[in-house]
Amino acid sequence: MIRIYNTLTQQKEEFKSIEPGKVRMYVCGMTVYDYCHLGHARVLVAFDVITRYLRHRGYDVHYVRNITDIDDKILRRAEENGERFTELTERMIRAMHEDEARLGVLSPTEEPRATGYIDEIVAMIHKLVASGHAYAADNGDVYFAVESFDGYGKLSKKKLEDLVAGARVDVQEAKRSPADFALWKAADEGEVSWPSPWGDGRPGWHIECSAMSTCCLGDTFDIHGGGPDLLFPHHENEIAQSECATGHEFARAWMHAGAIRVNKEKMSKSLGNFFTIREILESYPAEVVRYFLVSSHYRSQVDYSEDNLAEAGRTLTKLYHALRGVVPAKAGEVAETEHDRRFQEVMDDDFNTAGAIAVLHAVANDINQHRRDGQEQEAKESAAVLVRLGAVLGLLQQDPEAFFQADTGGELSAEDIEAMIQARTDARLAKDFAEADRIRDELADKGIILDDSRQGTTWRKA
Ligand SMILES: Nc1ncnc2c1ncn2[C@@H]1O[C@H](COP(=O)(O)OP(=O)(O)OP(=O)(O)O)[C@@H](O)[C@H]1O
Ligand SMILES: [Zn+2]
Repeated sequence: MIRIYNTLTQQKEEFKSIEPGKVRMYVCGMTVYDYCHLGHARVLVAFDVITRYLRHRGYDVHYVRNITDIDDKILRRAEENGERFTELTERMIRAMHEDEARLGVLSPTEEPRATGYIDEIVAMIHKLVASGHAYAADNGDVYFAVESFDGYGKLSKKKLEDLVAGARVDVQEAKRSPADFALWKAADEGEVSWPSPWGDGRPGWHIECSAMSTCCLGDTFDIHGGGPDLLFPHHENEIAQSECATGHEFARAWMHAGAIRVNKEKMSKSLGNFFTIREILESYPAEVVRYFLVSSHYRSQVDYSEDNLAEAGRTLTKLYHALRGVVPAKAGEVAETEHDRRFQEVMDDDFNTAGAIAVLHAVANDINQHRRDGQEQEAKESAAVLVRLGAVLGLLQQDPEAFFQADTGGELSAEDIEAMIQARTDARLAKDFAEADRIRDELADKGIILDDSRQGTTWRKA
């Protein structure tokens, strides 16, 4: 039985999919005007692991993650760059897909883009206006009337009175109540826009997600997820729009990932304290970054620091060390173990990946013990368990040698290193031990460590 912490009820609940064996999940994706940073990677990787685990538990998962490809920030940035907004968004979408692929994030089942759903968005707004939940202002904006929905605040536990009292009234806006929010924004002359019954304009951000999720997954679906700061107002507004438009419950379970922080502050573009995924991947192997993200529970806050990433590198290295030089037994030949059961137990408990990583280390310890005891077959079987559990987290799927030799960013290529090792082997055969040691030291100076064994010499980064 899988239990999921539901932000809506503020407790862990037994997960029962609406349709047996099927999970329909929607996650709010990126607004594509810049490169993704590590905070974005957190959300991408968290829901990737959740999808992988649900599939591992036999569910057919329909995972939808949208792309917000029209928005004021996008238009402003495109204008600054002197390019069409679609050029900017296409480039950023490509970059995001590259980053994701490097981090081992599987593609969602569907990736709808807001600009591809304008008709559906307009239709939903039309329904809301017709049923009195929204109104068109004289300036061509359309607003959602927050007071028309009794359930407003149920996700964020905010009280409507407080929101109304607290909201600042902007004289520019034609809202009836300060807590109302825009569904459609009238465009000025010459701005990017689409036609609508209320005049040319653009959709608001919240309605995009309501329209796309409902179109792809139906009125009611199993899981709605997103980053930490989307709970309010974005998700609260999505619930209001969707439940008023369809008359049905929107999402059953709401899941929110925790923030990546830098010096105790949320990593964000506006604070300027962010590191893009591609920047980080210049210094760290992608699997180390993924391991860093997966080794904390998805709801916890994670502090980004060089030390913490280096530590992730060291602990992942331990797992690969256990696998090194062992050919795993064929998966089908290895029965379920106590480790498999423990892994499932912790992952069933709200996707506790920190606990799951601890299980991987326990399996690695077994491999090491079997090797010390000369139990080759047992070592191979444990290695198979480690690789198959790793796969569920999207880890440990590389050949260990490839992991140890991952691009160092240093001056030596793998070919150079292999050539130097060959020269050292030749020197040793010729009993020129001084030369052999010199080559070894030269490699060590460049951060390459050699390991000699009966099978020959292998190398790894220091
Ligand atoms: N530091 C972070 N940790 C975890 N998730 C994050 C972090 N920053 C952003 N996200 C998530 O990434 C998605 C996109 O966020 P957004 O584009 O607003 O990024 P941002 O850097 O916070 O930008 P801004 O500072 O302009 O708000 C959202 O789901 C958001 O919750
Ligand atoms: Zn959304």
